[in-house]
Amino acid sequence: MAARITNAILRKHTAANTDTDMATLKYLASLTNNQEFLSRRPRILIVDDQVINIQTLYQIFADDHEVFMATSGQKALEFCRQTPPDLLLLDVMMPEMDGLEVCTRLKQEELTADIPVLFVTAQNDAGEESRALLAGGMDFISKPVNPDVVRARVKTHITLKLQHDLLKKLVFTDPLTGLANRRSFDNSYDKEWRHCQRYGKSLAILMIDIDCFKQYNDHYGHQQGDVCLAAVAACLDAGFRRPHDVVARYGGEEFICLMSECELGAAISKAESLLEAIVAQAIPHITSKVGEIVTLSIGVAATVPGNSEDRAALVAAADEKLYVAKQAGRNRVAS
Ligand SMILES: Nc1nc2c(ncn2[C@@H]2O[C@H](COP(=O)(O)OP(=O)(O)OP(=O)(O)O)[C@@H](O)[C@H]2O)c(=O)[nH]1
Repeated sequence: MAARITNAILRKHTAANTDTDMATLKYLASLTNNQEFLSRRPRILIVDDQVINIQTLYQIFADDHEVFMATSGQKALEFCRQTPPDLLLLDVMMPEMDGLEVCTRLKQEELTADIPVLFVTAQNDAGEESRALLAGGMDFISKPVNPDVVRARVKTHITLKLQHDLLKKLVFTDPLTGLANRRSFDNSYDKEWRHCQRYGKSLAILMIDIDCFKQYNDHYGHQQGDVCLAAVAACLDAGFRRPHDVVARYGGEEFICLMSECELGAAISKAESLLEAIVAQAIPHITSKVGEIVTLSIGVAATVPGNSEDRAALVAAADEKLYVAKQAGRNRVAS
């Protein structure tokens, strides 16, 4: 009886919270135009060496979640690195690599650190619970599982995870263009600088500015100016494929690209291909001093990172080269 009452209260409480949380999430998702969130079901990975335990949890979640399974810690790690789920239900006791080890490793890797881990265990001692939480687990669920309890806890943690993902996206994305914003660029720059410094590789920066954009706004209006900025951003973004390259909106009509492990020559070639790609778009700009279409000027600089003061100097060098490109008549690359 007590269990039934508890479960009824739990269901009601969860439903109320979830309605509010979902409304907030949908609002955030629409702000970030996050179609992926609006259209998909939450993804759960169940990790247990006993198939019967996986089946029990699968039946609880299969209706409204995408459920994946792994029968060992190693397989779970591989899955999470390839396609990070929204939540992990992780058995503690497994041969070879136990759940605590899996969780510790997930938390050490940037790609998987944010995945919430809920431990599911037959052990019921406080020592194990605290070890699980210290390893980075969010919650601790006892076997045999109570379907209502596990459903409620999973819902709460998935909601928090999705909120976290959406807020992160809002904080690091430029809303007009959908590109990385300056904050995001600064983080990536820091990371790639240290990476290239460690391995003695060259790092290149492209500073990009739309030519005569004041005249564009004056002639076509600010709103059309925004459309133009978004089109230029999409074209620049399409020019980069390597996972560690970053294209960001740096300021008003200025963009910055970070090319990790890239020599000056390759960065210049990339800049030239970006100029051509924008020209190929043939976005009308009849008041431009350059021609009757939108064009770019690009400053390029590269260095093998040394001490950390050089970090600002590399961006400044690309900016100076941008000025040279403007002075030389625009629609060109300077290095
Ligand atoms: N529509 C729109 N315009 C912006 C935005 N941010 C900055 N701008 C405009 O970009 C223009 C930049 O003008 P300037 O710095 O004079 O440069 P420019 O006209 O491109 O001239 P050059 O760089 O010398 O070719 C200004 O008119 C800004 O108002 C934005 O978010 N939307």
